[in-house]
Amino acid sequence: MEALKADPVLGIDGIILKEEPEADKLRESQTEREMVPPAGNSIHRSGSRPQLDLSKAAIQGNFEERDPTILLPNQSDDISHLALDIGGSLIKLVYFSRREDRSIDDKRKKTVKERLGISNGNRRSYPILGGRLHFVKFETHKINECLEFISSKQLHRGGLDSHGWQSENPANDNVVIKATGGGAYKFADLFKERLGVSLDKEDEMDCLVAGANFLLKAIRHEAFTHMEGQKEFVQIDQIDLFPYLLVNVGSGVSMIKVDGDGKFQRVSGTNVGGGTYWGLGRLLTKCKSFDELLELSQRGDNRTIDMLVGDIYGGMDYNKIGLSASTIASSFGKAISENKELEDYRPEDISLSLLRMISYNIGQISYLNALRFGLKRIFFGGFFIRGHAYTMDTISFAVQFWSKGDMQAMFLRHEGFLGALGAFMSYEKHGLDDLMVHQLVERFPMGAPYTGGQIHGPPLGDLNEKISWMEKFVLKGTEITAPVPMAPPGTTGLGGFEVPSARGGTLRPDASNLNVGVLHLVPTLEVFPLLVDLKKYEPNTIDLGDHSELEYWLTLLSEHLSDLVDKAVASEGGTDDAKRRGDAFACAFSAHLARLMEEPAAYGKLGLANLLELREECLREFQFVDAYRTIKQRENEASLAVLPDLLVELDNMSEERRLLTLIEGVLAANIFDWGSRACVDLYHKGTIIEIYRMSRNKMQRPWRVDDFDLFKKRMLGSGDKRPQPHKRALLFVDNSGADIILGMLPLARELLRHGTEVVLVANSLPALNDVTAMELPDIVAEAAKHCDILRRAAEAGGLLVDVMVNSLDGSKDNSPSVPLMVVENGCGSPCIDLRQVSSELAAAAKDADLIVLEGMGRALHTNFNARFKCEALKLAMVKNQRLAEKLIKGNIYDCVCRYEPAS
Ligand SMILES: Nc1ncnc2c1ncn2[C@@H]1O[C@H](COP(=O)(O)OP(=O)(O)O)[C@@H](O)[C@H]1O
Ligand SMILES: CC(C)(COP(=O)(O)O)[C@@H](O)C(=O)NCCC(=O)O
Ligand SMILES: [Mn+2]
Repeated sequence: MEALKADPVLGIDGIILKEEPEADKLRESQTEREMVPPAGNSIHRSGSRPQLDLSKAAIQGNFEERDPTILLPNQSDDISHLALDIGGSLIKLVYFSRREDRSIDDKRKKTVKERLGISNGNRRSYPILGGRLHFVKFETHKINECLEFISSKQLHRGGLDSHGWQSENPANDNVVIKATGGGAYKFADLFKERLGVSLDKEDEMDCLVAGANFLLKAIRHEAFTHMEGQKEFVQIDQIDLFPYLLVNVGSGVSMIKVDGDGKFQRVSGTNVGGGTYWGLGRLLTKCKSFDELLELSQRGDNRTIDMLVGDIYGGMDYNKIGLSASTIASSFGKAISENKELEDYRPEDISLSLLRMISYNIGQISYLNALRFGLKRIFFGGFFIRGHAYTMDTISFAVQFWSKGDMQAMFLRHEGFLGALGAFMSYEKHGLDDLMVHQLVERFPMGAPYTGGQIHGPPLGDLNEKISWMEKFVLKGTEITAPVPMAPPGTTGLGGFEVPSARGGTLRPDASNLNVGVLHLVPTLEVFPLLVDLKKYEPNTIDLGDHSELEYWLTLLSEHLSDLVDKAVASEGGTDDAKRRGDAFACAFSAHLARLMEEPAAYGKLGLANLLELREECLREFQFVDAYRTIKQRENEASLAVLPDLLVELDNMSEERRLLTLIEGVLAANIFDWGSRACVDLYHKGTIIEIYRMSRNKMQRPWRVDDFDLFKKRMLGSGDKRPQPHKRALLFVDNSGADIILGMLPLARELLRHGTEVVLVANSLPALNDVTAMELPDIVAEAAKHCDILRRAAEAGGLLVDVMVNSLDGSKDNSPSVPLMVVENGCGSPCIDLRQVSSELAAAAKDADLIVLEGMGRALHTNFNARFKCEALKLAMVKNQRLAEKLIKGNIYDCVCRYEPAS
């Protein structure tokens, strides 16, 4: 790229990327046109109860609308709604919290909506569904804890009235709460007395089925198999869901044949269930808790107490009927022939023997019932399962053994919450059952690795309390602050009847809750309509199921952490508050990493995109709004300063040469990536100019993946024939600074010049140094000051509504331009899962015939293998050696230019 070698673009010499702790200064210099909203760096310390603040309430939008949205600008607390399942052993709570949408006045949005023809007409405005579903449980005999929890969170204040959700209303003493399970009858008076609420009883079976159907339809990877220590998530095809057998293993066991929504029959059950294991186990072992009993089983040897085939047959197999010597012939049978008392048996052995007895029995009866009705699939729920590997393996083995492999046992991540969820669904008009998979996002909050997302006692009302919790955890030294070495994947030897399989390590306290996060309901999310085959779409390129791969990425993220904390703290002015939050963030994120190192599938199917998003979510949880804000700003300024010279150079080139230079420019500028360890090391060693030079030098073609000639042919044609320009291009942009300003904007400009409408697709929320949709209009406005093409297109796209720009080239050309627009993608991550994008992006995609995915996160980690209905250009510099070797058999700083015609 000679033109750029000794030219004004390189005049950026001297701008050093090494950061100095001058965040305060920079913050002060932020102008009114600040590109990011101010950080919430003051910690709200009020311990007050949630209150509905109606002051300054205003109707948003059209007053004539039947159900206009009412904005409550001063309402910050959650409004919650609750449903209960009060069982013989445990009380399960599902509650919904809704934060009022404090939408920001985004001038870009209105025009884009008009342009793209997005109206609110097709979106229901009532009831407003956006919010979060939380899952919590308590032991039934500790019902007081449960009542306190409800009361401290004021969950009983939000019920349902005849018009749908009723807002929190302390004066309303006639709140009705949906409840199922026997306790809904037994404890009705207690709830009335203590909380002043009436329990509206829902049928238990109805609820179990409604809960299971909802989960299986709406949650991706809700179901999984568990065989010989291996968990495998199963994507159930909705049209192929029914019929199935639902086995709910609570205190007792219910077996329900499910044929459809609300169509079911309880076909069997057994009184030998979770209550039997816990009750009998407690008597026999003197254990104080269920978990203690389960943990004992992990160190047990049931041969000391169970009568095996070999015990009867003098150590021989009973081959004729296919039973080996180690098969259990009679659970606890050995106890009859030995002259021993209870004290003579190890509690560990008793617990294991009991667990195997009950699990096999349930597996076998389930199989028989599935056989009765010709059902192939059996889903097991209920808290007896407790996400416990050995219990699941045992049940799975029984089903497989008796059915000779014909049937499969499956388990549910929300195992014990089916009834409570069903009760919640029985509220009318909340619209939960209309929700689709892509409208649900599961997140694991800070407490998840420590307490299973469950913190009893006073709720964590504000950030300060959250931080205090983190500090307490650290003080107690209960958790690891860096990932621990990983145990090899569970192996189970022979499995099944002969040798107990996956026993697991130490049981984490209440691990059953660890696997359930908070479900965010986001009705505005949609599937990206240009995906060829949604069923085959897998956003993640790298399979983290591979043990060494997972270890590599978890370790890398852990090593990045201290650097990130420094940035985050500096971005908030380096105050003591910020430092405290930074430490808490580091603890929380490390704990997540450690947890995932121990149990990779703890949070569902794990991909690299999830890990990178988890980091951003964790930052946001501790109110780090934009950790890279100062860096982004500095790089934007530096890049904008050299843009005019770059544009002049580009304009002096032939069309063919320019196209190549533009693509090279995108690839080279993608090096400015603060998420890559190698790049950050680089920035500490040099200036932009040196890095640019190095990057440019690497640009020699052929690139490691190089479809440029194909793309050029599509753009410019061959011979005299000029191809039809693209109608609309979606440019998924990546980083701030050079990446967007010297890379993607000039490419956008070229497309505009060809007569192609351009939509810049950017993050909704900050992630690393990625540019956000909110920041783009200002960047484009700055760039437009130097370029007529951009100016006219940005005006046409509604991006320059209040910016006056004089015609730069003096041309009187006022002919209408194709528009340049900006849409948000719906994410706050360096990667993008195209199954869940903003409705704005989905609308913009409808007329697009070219998409350009830029950067490692969006074009390599995710979507590298994605197939699109339109043409796709995937551009990225690989800034990680391992990925380069694995993905493109190349080296760090190699480039990818993959062009794919419409599939
Ligand atoms: N922390 C716990 N305390 C008591 N029992 C537990 C716990 N975790 C799991 N269990 C098991 O779960 C069973 C209860 O399961 P659940 O689905 O809640 O049924 P129920 O509605 O009958 O209470 C208990 O009998 C016990 O076997
Ligand atoms: C987070 C990123 C995907 C961002 O890359 P980008 O999309 O900005 O090109 C990338 O920096 C990354 O994979 N980083 C982790 C690997 C490493 O430090 O090498
Ligand atoms: Mn990026």
